[in-house]
Amino acid sequence: MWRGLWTLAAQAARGPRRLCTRRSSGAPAPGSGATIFALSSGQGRCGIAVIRTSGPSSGHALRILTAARDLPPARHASLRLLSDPRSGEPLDRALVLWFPGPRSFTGEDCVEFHVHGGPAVVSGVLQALGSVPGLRPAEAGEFTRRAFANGKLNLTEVEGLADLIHAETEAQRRQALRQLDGELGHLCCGWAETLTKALAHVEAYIDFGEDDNLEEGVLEQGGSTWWGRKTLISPQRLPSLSLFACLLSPTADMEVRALEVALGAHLRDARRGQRLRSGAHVVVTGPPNAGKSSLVNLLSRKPVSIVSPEPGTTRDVLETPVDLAGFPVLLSDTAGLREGVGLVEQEGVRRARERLEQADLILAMLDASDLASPSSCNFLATVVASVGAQSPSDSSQRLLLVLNKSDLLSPKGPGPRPDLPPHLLLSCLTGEGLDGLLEALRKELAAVCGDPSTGSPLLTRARHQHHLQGCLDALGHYKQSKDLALAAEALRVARGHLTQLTGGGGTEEILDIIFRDFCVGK
Ligand SMILES: Nc1nc2c(ncn2[C@@H]2O[C@H](COP(=O)(O)OP(=O)(O)OP(=O)(O)O)[C@@H](O)[C@H]2O)c(=O)[nH]1
Ligand SMILES: [K+]
Ligand SMILES: [Mg+2]
Repeated sequence: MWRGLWTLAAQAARGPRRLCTRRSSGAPAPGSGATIFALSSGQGRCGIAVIRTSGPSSGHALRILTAARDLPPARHASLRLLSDPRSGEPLDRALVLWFPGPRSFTGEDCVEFHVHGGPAVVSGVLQALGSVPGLRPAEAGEFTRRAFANGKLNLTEVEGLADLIHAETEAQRRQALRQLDGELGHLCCGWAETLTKALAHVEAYIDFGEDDNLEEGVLEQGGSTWWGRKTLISPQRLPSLSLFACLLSPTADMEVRALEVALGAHLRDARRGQRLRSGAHVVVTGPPNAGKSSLVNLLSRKPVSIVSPEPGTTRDVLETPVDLAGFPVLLSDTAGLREGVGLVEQEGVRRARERLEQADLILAMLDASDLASPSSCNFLATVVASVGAQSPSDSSQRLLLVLNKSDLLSPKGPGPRPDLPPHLLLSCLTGEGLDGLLEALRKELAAVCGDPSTGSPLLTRARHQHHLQGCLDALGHYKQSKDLALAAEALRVARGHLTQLTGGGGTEEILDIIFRDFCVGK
C-alpha cells in the first residue's frame, strides 16, 4: 500500500502521460468542483497514515492546517506542524506534499498529509479538513474517477489500478501492474489508429468518387454504377473479398488484415487473463480414499476437508481459494468416484463429475499401492484417458496425474505400472514429492493463466473480450461489404469498440460498475 502510494506520487510527478484515448470529458466526477479529502491508507492503528485532498481548495486547506502563508515547494516532502484551524491546537508533526495540478494523480491540486497512524491523529486531521470551507469527504473511488475524468488514466488503467489494490498473488500483481502501465490501452490505441488510417482512405475515396472531374465512362460499367458509387476499377478485375485492398493503400489494407489476425489471437487467449484475475479452477478427483482431501489440506495449509480411512468421506464439493506458486487458484475437493453406493454418496459423485467439467486443471489422484483395483483401472480408463485424448487448445482441460501414498511402495519392489501415462509420485503423509508437484503445478498454471510478465497484455475482463469481439465482427462486415459507405460504417463501428475499451464510451453505468471496486480514499 505504502509503496503503491509512493509509486502513484512519483507517477503524478512525472506529469501527464501520453495516451491517445485519454478521456477529458464525458465523465464528470460526481460533484467535481468541490475539494475532496479522505484517509487513503488502510484503516486502524499503523505507523504512518496518508490523508489526501484533491480539488481547487487543496492549497488553501494546506495553508490553513500548517498556519503558513506560503505553500511548501511542489512535490517535495516537508515536515510541518499541523494544527486545528478552529482551536489552534496542535494535531501532529507530519510530512506534507503539495502537488499543484495538472501534475498530480487526479490532475487537480492535491495535497498528501503523511501523519502518525494513531486513530486520534487521523480523526483529528480529518475533522480539521472538514472544517475548511469548500472541503467535503470523498466518495468511494472518487480520486480515481477524477483522474479518469481529467484524462490521467484511461479505463483499462483504472481497471488495472483496481486489480492492483485487490491483487492477492504475485501473478495477479504483475498482470495488474502491466495493465496500470497502460499496455492494453496502448495496444488498443495503436489498433484504433490503424482503423482511423483505413477509414481516411475509404472516406477519401468516397469524396474522390464524387468528384465531378472524373470521366463518366471510366467510372461506369455497362450502364450501371458499381456498388452504387462511381469507381475507377472494373468490377471484373476485383475478387470480392479483396475489394477494398484495391482502394486502400496496400499498407493500410495489410495493416487491417494484420489487425484482424492480432484480434483473433488475443481473443483466443481471452480466458487466460480472466482466470488470472479471478482464479483458475483446480479440481482434485480420483477414486475413494486415494488421499484427495489430504492433498487439498496440504496445498491449502489448513484443514479444509475431513480425512479418514473410511472410503466415501467427502460428499459435497469443498472449495478453497489458495495461492499456488504465485497463481490464484480455487481448489475443489470432491467425492471419490465410484458407482453403486448409497443415495447421498451418489449425489456427491454427481456433484464431483459436474465440478470436473468446469475445471481448468484436473489433479487426478490414485493410490500408488492400489493401482490394480477396479476403481483405479476404471478411473484411468475414463477420466484420465478422456482428458488425455483432447487435442491441446486453449479451451481444453489440463490434467496432472498424481500417484499418492508412495511411502507404501516397497523400495525394492517394482514401481508403478509401466503402461501408466506421465505421472508424479507423492506422499501426503511424508511430504515427499511435494516440491515436484508444486513445480509441475506452476508450469500448468502458467499455461492455464498465461504468464503475466511476458507476452502480449492479457484481457482481464469480459468487457475487454466483448469489445474486441465486436471490433472483429465489424472488420468481418467491412471485408464483405460491397458498398463504400457500408465499409466506412463498419470501420467506424470497429474503431468505436476499441475506443470504448479504453474510454468507456461515456456510459455512466459502466463507469459506476468499474469505480464501485474502489474504496474511499482511492
Ligand atoms: N500411507 C499413506 N496414507 C495416506 C496418504 N495420504 C492419505 N493417506 C490416508 O489415506 C486415507 C484416506 O485419505 P483421504 O484424504 O480421506 O482420502 P480421500 O481421497 O479424500 O477419500 P474420500 O473422500 O473418502 O474419497 C486416510 O486414512 C489418510 O490418512 C499417504 O500419502 N500415505
Ligand atoms: K476417506
Ligand atoms: Mg476426501
